[in-house]
Amino acid sequence: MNHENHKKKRSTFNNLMFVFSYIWKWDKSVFLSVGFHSIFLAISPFIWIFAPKLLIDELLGLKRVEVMLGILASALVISAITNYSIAYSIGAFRMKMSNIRFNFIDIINDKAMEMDYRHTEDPKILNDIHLAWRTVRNPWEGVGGVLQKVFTILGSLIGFFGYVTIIMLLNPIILVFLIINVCITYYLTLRAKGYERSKKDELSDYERKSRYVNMTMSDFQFGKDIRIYSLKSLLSRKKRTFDGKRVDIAKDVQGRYFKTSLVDSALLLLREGVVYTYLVYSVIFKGLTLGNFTMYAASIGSFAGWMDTLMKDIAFIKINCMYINDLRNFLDIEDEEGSKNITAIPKEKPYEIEFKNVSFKYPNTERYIFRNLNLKIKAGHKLAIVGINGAGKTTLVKLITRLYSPTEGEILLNGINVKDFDQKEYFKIFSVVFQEIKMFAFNVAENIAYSEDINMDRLEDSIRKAGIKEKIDSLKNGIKTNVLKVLDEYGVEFSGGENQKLSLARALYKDGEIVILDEPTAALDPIAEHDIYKGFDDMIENRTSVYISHRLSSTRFCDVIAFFEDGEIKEYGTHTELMDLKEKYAEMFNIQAQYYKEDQLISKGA
Ligand SMILES: Nc1ncnc2c1ncn2[C@@H]1O[C@H](COP(=O)(O)OP(=O)(O)OP(=O)(O)O)[C@@H](O)[C@H]1O
Repeated sequence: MNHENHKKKRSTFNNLMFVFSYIWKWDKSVFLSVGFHSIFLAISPFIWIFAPKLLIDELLGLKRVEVMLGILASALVISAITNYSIAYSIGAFRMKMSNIRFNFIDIINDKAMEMDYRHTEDPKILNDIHLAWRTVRNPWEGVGGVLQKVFTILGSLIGFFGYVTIIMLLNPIILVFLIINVCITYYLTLRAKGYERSKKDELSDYERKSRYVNMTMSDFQFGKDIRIYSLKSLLSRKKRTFDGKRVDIAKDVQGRYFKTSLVDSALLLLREGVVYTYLVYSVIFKGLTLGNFTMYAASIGSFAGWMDTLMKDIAFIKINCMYINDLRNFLDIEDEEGSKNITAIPKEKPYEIEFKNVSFKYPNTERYIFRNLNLKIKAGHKLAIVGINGAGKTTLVKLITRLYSPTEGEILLNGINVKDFDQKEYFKIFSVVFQEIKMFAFNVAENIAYSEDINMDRLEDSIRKAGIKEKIDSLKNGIKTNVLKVLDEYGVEFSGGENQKLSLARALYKDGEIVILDEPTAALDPIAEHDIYKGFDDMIENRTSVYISHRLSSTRFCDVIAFFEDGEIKEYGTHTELMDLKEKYAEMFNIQAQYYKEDQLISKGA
């Protein structure tokens, strides 16, 4: 299913309701802050509209000092209380807002970690994640931005009725003129913001690329290559290109805003000109008092400015609700539909796995990696999968573990289609060592147990069986030693082989019913490899296991070997059977054996 075609566009109201419903669930007091803030925000501008009028009227009339002082003192006190309350409610709101943003971040992270694995390799979805992040990455945009504006708009709306009443008293035509003037500004702002948004996909693409290069530049893992292969200039060039594109887009967008603000200024000039001319005319010819002149001038100035801000705020909400729409589209990314009748994972062990007429191609690609593949891994059997690079060995693992689903055909576990199992339950039955080993910046124990609640006996046992006990014992803090230096300057960097042993320990600790090892010994020295094979039966007991290796000598202890080529099983049988066949497997085996013998001769100095 193409996610792009299923992206929904929702109304601003709908998106606002989405955000509000979450806030209501998480923290109802936010609404209280909004209400509190709105009232004081509505009151505040009127203090300095009425106070000057009253003062001028008194000055031009009875000139009572005590009354004037009273007016001034009241205005100052009310103003101070209002300003403090506004500042206080803004502060309280920001604190609450941080929590709300963190909650939304949790939702995005959960989705990113739980969605189908196939999405994580899809650049379009990666872009969607980036867009979703934009909705929550800072307090002034997306969810935070919308809330803050809604927060201020409510206060402004209450004030609206005050302004309208005052200006109506002066002249309703002036009111209509002001509203039309501001609406034009609003329309232009909306267009400029709309243009900015139309560029967001392009911008987000360059931002993602630039961020990737940026992170690569300072990523310790790439440090060796960057230095030895002089990657600095290539990376810098790439970064400059991506940033250049970002700047071009920003300039283009800014150009639009610049034009808008030019028209804006012209409209402002027109507005002020017309209004002041009318007010002066009213004083001269219609007997408008100076007190009222001041009040109307202040009201109109504030009203126009206020309406201008209000319109811009509404435009802001509209645009940022589109970002919220992006967030929702990301959350709506559909995972594969599970079976309607979820079946419990069978109790009978060990498990048998069967591929029935399985064809597979990766999403958004045309080439089939497998066509009508039939393969049975008998219960308790050790299957070795061998084949040249790109033959589809790792893809087979991804299919068995249900990280991907077959394009056609089915995969059965003890005769049941694996789609019928709950995905999370199904993942639990596997202990897998993947080809590319990832260590986390956690301590050793957490890196093996993947949990903070650790069974120490099982941990010790796994460490011993994986052959990494001596190394861990030699560390000052043992299993509590932090791995990697990203978060701890005294963190330990393990060698490739040690990492491989740690990931074996991980698989052993998980104690999955099906064990899959994708090139588990590629980085091991021959002694470690020998020890691991020797202890292999003990390690995996009678579990069904799949073993992928390029070292054909290491596949001999398996019950059966499948030789893959061009997405097909070309040869299948025991080591002896395949050697007797004298085909590709035997050829590859002999070539490797020959190198090995030559190696031995060289090392013996022959
Ligand atoms: N996520 C992906 N999207 C598209 N094609 C992919 C993806 N992953 C792998 N492929 C392609 O599928 C084919 C099989 O890859 P796979 O990793 O299964 O091979 P392999 O036999 O494990 O290779 P190796 O021995 O090098 O590990 C390759 O041609 C590869 O380019």
